[in-house]
Amino acid sequence: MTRVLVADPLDEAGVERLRQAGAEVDVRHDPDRAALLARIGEYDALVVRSETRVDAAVLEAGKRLRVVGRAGTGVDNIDVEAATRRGVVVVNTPEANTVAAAEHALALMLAVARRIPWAHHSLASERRWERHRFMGVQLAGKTLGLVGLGRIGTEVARRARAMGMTVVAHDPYVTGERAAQLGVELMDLDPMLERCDFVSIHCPLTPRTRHLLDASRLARLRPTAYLVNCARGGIVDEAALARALAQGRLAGAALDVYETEPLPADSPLFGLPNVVMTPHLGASTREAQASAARTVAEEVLRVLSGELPHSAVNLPSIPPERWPRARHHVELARRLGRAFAELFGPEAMARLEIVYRGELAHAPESGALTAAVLWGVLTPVMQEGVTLASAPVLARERGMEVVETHSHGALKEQEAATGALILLRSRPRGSDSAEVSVAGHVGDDGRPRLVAINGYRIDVEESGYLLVSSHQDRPGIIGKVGTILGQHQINIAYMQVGRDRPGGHAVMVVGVDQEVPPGVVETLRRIPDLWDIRVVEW
Ligand SMILES: NC(=O)C1=CN([C@@H]2O[C@H](COP(=O)(O)OP(=O)(O)OC[C@H]3O[C@@H](n4cnc5c(N)ncnc54)[C@H](O)[C@@H]3O)[C@@H](O)[C@H]2O)C=CC1
Ligand SMILES: O=C(O)C(=O)COP(=O)(O)O
Repeated sequence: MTRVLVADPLDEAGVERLRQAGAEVDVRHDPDRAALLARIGEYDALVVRSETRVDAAVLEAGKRLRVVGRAGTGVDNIDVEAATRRGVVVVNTPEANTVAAAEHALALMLAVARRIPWAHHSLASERRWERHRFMGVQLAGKTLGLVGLGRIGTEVARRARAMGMTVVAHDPYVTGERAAQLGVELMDLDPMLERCDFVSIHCPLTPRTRHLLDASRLARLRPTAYLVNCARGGIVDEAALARALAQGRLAGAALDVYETEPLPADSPLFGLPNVVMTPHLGASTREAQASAARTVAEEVLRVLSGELPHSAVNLPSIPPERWPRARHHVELARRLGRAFAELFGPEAMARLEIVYRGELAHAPESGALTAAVLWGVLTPVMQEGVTLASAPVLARERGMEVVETHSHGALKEQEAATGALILLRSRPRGSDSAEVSVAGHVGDDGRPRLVAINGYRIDVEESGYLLVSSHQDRPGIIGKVGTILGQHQINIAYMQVGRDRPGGHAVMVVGVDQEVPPGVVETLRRIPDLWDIRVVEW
């Protein structure tokens, strides 16, 4: 049975969904790392939020792990590179808490600008009526600078503009055109810091953004400016920020995230008069948590059942509008890769050409399809441990040369006539023999079909085991194959033959109802004029 460990608090909706799909789910929010390392080996999937650190050691101990699900956006607590190397797919739910985080950033901005936490404390806890003490500043008419104009930055920009703010942003990966559509002016970081009344951070924490706001950048902020950080603690140098605030070089800061979480008791941020702090609550709305939990459950289930997840961090991406059809193409690519390896063996893999045709000739998801081909190709070779995520890395490590061709033509006449969408071909190493190939197509019903082997036209759509032979086209061979299979109680479901000319070279595909034992394959191989026979799974 599939086992899932939920290591951080997850909305019940997600746990329910996993159980409903038949998974055994253990919910153990236990900060003890040793306990996690000791038990992770029993699980196929791990679900976390931002608290559990999924580093190389956890991934190494998770021998059965196939997927890590992050119920939320930031994956800085997961060693994605180590996961990829081990073939573990990492999925997240980047859209589930966008609005929650944007609303929290604005709540923080208003709280610090209108001094709400201090006024509340004075009145509610100290019973004072101090109207004169809590003079604030207005947001309308002020300039807000966003560091990062992605999903959350965009939602903050829309709301801030609705409140009458001028919004500028620094984001090296966003076009001026996109920013202009949002009514946002793009700027370099340093001049933006010098210009703004409010600065709000909305980029991910990566090695490149760590301490992006260091002491020298913080020094560029105006003494009347406010800094909001609802992204990640490490993006701001916290010690430098505490000094700037203590020395009055900044009007105030509002923070939801910290360099070390939970925030240590001796943090220099405690006790400062002009800081608003919340304990990483950006995603903590009922709506965002229910959505993140449900979405992560679906994603984890997709990976476990061999389907393509919609939001994988370490897989080539597929545009959302193409998902419905792309699933079938990914399955076709995987099956073709596996059939190719089973038919032609490792000699054919050194240099593999993948031809995308028809509706796939210019498909934006060819990266994912190539990964799926390699996943299939490596499965019979490596047995365990190869997944969609690890296949491209493993192929590179094995020295495979993979060439993608995007073309409407470039096929033999017979192959082109099959309407093949993906064709894999190679000239086996060390032989001067002919090129080998397999080609496939996806029917209107979404089922992958094997439509050609070595240029011979066939049409296999039923999943199961196939015996594929090449032999001389002469009477008696097909009959002998049928007799031998019958003697071993192996039922033939269907049979197809393709040939270049009468009496020439023929390819036969026999669909069988069960796996064919190696001994039976050996017996078949001894039939005169049968040159080769292989078992292929479709
Ligand atoms: N406080 C909380 O509870 C939450 C925090 N977050 C944090 O917010 C971050 C952003 O989330 P989304 O907007 O959904 O991500 P996103 O990926 O949609 O947007 C991030 C943007 O940052 C930009 N960026 C990258 N490097 C940059 C740099 N050096 N300078 C400026 N911009 C840069 C990217 O180009 C991208 O447009 C997450 O990575 C996460 O760490 C997310 C959700 C909740
Ligand atoms: O989604 C994110 O990046 C967040 O920071 C939210 O974190 P959480 O799921 O609340 O631990």
